[in-house]
Amino acid sequence: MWPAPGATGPVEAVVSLPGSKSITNRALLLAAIADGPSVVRRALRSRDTTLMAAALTGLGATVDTTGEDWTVTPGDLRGPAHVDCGLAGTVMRFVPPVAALADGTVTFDGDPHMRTRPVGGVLDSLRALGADVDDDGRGALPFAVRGTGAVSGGTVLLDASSSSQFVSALLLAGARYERGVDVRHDGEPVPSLPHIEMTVAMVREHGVEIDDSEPDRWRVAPGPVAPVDRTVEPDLSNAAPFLALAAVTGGTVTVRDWPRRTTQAGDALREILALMGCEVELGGAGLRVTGPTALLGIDHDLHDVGELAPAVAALCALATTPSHLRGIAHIRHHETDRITALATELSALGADVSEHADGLSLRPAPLHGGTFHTYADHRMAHAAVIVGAAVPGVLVEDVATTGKTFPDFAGFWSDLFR
Ligand SMILES: O=C(O)C1=C[C@@H](OP(=O)(O)O)[C@@H](O)[C@H](O)C1
Ligand SMILES: C=C(OP(=O)(O)O)C(=O)O
Repeated sequence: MWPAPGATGPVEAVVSLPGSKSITNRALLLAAIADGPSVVRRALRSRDTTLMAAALTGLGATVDTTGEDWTVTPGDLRGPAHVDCGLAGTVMRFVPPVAALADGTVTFDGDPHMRTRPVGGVLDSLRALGADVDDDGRGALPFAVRGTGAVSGGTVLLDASSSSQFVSALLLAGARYERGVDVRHDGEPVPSLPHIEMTVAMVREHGVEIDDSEPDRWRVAPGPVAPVDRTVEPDLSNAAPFLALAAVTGGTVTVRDWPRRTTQAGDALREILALMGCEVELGGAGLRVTGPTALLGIDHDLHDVGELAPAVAALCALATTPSHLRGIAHIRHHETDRITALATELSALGADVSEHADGLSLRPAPLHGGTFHTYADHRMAHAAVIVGAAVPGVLVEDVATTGKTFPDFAGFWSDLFR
């Protein structure tokens, strides 16, 4: 149990945040299937990215992670190998399409909860594209990809309504398939679309031709993947608790190096915090957020930016007017069932919350201290520390779970209260 630091007044801070998980893991994977060595500057060093580096190393790439700038040198993709997915969706969904290109068997497993997160859309698609995949029929870990050194590729129809990562996974490796890939989605709307836009943009930066001009269809032409030297942007979703600190204390927090243009979902924080009454300014120094005297609730659809839901729900629990967060049924498949987990943990601290199939409603209520369980979910810990900044006596269970996407989060966070 970690006592969340409480703010005694408005917090004033300027922070430089670690790199984006989503960009780092895409960069590493694309580099591993490229034609020559790539550099990933300011790579995020965290559990998810270390697992990605280890997975690609196991498949034959050389990933030098000694400095801040990582270099990736592709090698012949081969098994046998074992991939530990931990609790990283990006490892479990993005690596199998690369494993299908390897010569040999690649087995996959992960943390206990990872065996419940969906991956069937990726596995069935790989089968349709000509790969040999063994699982126990549940569409979940553990499974094995029996690569033969090549994948024929072609057309595939899938339902990606439970995770955008199913689509991203096929687009990242698709250029290396003999016929490329033509991916079509059929089902409820795909969540987290900015993450697919990030995939498309990064694949193009590697010189691959990709057509996303039709809704719910993505066509990747077969061809070589060029090496790239890129700098990773700060993780804008992980900026949520820091900007929230300004929002709940009436202080001012600046996040340096906030990109002017980005595909990161976290950029939506600018709009969300403004709707909650914050002053939000993107300038040369970065993104500067000043909290209001009375934080406002919001009625908002988070379908595109579901990974922000835990931090936003914590803010809504502290707001002075009611909130309704909608469009996020898919976050029940994240690191934990985040809708139920947020309803349970915020209620335990006195919040007035109702759970819906696809979201949460929150009404103003006085909060009190207590234990906030985190379910091995980094973003539940972020929700906990946001509440703890404003409410005395919040104890965060397993704050180290933040290491999934942020090195020494607890130390970094505590420093803001000195
Ligand atoms: O592709 C990615 O890097 C991600 C896609 C999203 O997943 P879902 O589509 O499963 O929400 C997001 O929530 C996750 O944190 C990262
Ligand atoms: C959903 C998330 O992660 P993952 O990449 O494991 O899906 C997240 O970071 O909020």
